[in-house]
Amino acid sequence: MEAKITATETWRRKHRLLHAGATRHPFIRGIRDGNIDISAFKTWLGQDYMFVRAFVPFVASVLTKAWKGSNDSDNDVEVILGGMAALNDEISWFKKEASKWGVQLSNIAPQKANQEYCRFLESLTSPEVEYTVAIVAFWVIETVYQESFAHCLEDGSKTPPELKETCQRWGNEGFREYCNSLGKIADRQLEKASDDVISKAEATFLQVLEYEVNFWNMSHGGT
Ligand SMILES: Cc1ncc(CN)c(N)n1
Repeated sequence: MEAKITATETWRRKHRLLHAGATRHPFIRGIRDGNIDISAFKTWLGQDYMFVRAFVPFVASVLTKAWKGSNDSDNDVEVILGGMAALNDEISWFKKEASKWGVQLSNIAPQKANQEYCRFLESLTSPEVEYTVAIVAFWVIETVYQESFAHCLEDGSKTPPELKETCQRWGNEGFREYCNSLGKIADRQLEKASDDVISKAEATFLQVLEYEVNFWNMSHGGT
């Protein structure tokens, strides 16, 4: 018997060009091909540190929604809490990495694409945003990074040794499994969601991909 295609997989296929735009961006290709401009990498590092700080309250809001609104809240809360713990490590890692590259985190102002993305995250923290919509956003945000950085570690990649640790941070197997757990929660929620919530979740999936493309563009010299 053929396995049923899940909602998240259907969207990935339906929107594959935009999905590839987010996970195979020139910034990522530059790392993978070994010709990344290090100043673009440093821009990304500083801007992503600011993004991650704004991401924490968003994840906290998803955790609250899971606790209040899920039939399997014990499992969901544990998965999301694992994500929060990883973010705690991520913040320490950004500080260490910034000092290694001579990036002054205290002097950085968020660029336009980053501000817009953070505003979008903040809008998703509203109690009016359904848990299903929020968990879809969370899943796709994490998965874009997982797939992007895993691409830089595949056979045949020429990722510079000094960037391998960065790629490992999101491209490792444990992070992939965590993203899969988020995807399973998203699909379980979508299976029982109304058409209206499914449409909102699909629109959110697309918005996140667009914000991710803009984020990479910014690091690559965009605004
Ligand atoms: C922009 C962006 N998107 C996703 C991630 C993965 N937490 C991140 N650090 N930054």
